[in-house]
Amino acid sequence: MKELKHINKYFYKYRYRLLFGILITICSKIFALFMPRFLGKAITVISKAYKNEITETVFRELLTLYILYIIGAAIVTGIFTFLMRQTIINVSRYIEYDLKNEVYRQYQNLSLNFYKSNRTGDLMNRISEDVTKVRMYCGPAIMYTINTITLFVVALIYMLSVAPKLTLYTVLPLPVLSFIIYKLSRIINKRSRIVQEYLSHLSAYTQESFSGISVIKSYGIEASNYDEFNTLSETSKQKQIDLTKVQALFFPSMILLIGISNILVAYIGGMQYINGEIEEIGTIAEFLIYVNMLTWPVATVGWVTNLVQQAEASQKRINEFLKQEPEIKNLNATPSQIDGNIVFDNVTYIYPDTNIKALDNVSFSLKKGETLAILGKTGSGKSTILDLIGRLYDVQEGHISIDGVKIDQVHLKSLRDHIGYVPQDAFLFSDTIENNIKFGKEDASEEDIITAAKNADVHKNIKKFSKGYQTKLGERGITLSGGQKQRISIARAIIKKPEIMLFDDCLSAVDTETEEKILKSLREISKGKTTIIVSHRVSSAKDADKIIVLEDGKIIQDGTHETLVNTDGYYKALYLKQLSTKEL
Ligand SMILES: Nc1ncnc2c1ncn2[C@@H]1O[C@H](COP(=O)(O)OP(=O)(O)OP(=O)(O)O)[C@@H](O)[C@H]1O
Repeated sequence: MKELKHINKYFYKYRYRLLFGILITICSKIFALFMPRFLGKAITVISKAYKNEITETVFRELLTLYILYIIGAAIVTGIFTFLMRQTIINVSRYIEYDLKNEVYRQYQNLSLNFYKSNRTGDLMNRISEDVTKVRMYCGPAIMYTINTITLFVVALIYMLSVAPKLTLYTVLPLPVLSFIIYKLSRIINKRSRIVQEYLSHLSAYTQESFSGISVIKSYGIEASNYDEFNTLSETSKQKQIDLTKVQALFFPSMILLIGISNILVAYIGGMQYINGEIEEIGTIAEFLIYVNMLTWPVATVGWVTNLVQQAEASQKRINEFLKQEPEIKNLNATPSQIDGNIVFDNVTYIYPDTNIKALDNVSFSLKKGETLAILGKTGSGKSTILDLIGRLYDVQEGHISIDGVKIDQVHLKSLRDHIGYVPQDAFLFSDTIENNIKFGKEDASEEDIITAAKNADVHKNIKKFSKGYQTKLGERGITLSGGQKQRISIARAIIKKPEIMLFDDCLSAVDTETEEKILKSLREISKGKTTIIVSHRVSSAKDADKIIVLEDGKIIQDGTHETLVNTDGYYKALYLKQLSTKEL
């Protein structure tokens, strides 16, 4: 229960509802016990009337009275049961909601490296399945525990006072039942987990097949793809059947043990009535109902124990994430003014998960309004420079400063608010084009959106869609071409009018003519703004104030277009190669 202590703050938050729920549960169980009592009395009255011990008028009066009591008790119990679920189960839903929000908030705070070292499926599981298991502890487990305790205490006291010996025989099989249910639910849970794992394999496989359907079709591997699906599906079916087998044992075991209890009550109760140990015949009927009433709560002891164990394990997994400190911390509480002067001073960066030295003693400086182009072979560290400016990672050696202040001392939100970043892999959300562009600036006007789209040279394309800016993009913007996605991603970054603009090879999917147009508008927009363009093309770099060329994380060349085309090296070679391609 150590891990579940985390939930106590939520129990405290909803303490009044919870206490009310507990009170209601106790009341509902007390009223539920009236029914068998009056039923027993009704049967005794019938027996007395049969033996002519009471007159017919008294018999009718008493029977009507007991029937009315039974109906009344049933109605009141029904109302209390409804209220009990409305309070306790609702509290568990509130806690589930709060806990999901807490986990999601933590996910948002954790840095990129955290996402690199945890699988998406695992992250999703903790916020959905694990939270659901904890909810079962907060709601059903608590409700059934109170239920069982109340019912047992109230029923047992009464039963012992009426027929102590019969009570002992009646409850004798119940602990056995509880043990069997505990064992069965353990096996059920284990098998359910396996079924769940196979189902996630199956859905991950299906999802990937759908996403890569064009590759599957173009390679003509539909049949083998189907075979693989079939094998997975077959195993999943087998696991499901294994589960159903144990589940099928659940109710028969309960019915068997209830049956044994019923036989004991009928036999021992009957003997005691004949011996005169029990005064009223109705007591036997009453006890038969108690046995049935107590069976389910007793069965739940095993079930609830399992629920608590599972919730504990789930909360442990959740706590592992909640306890993680975000690597990137905001060390300055006051918002900073960002102008856009950037200095890299002997920066070295090694990715902790792969130990790859992505940057090795990189130094450069950029004044507000200047443009830097970064070129270099793939994997040379270009994107890492941009990630470090956005403080997605913190530098390990050397330092970066923004406007003369060390980057980790700059107010984090101010820094990111003033950066317009266009990633290499243009990610668009499943939303309208308008909302995808507005993502960078929630309060953008229609005019702002259109201007940004025009500057990114995508306005004309959007106008061609029948719904224009209201066109919904499918999963990852599937209805758009690679170049269109890149340009919408550019519009999203420039709409913010940020002080620092970072373009990570974001024109790779557009033709050189469009590239030229976009670069022209970017030159206009980026006047007075610090801009870094990562590219594999000389055409994107040639107008920059400064150019650096990276190789294995080191700067191997720097200068301007004019100086670099006149110096033998990577830049000149690339320039000549791209020039000849263009001429061809
Ligand atoms: N998140 C990461 N975790 C571990 N290693 C990484 C990570 N990102 C990049 N790397 C490694 O760091 C090196 C530099 O990567 P980076 O993405 O900065 O190169 P790049 O020059 O931008 O490449 P490209 O032109 O292909 O985009 C590469 O060797 C890459 O494998």
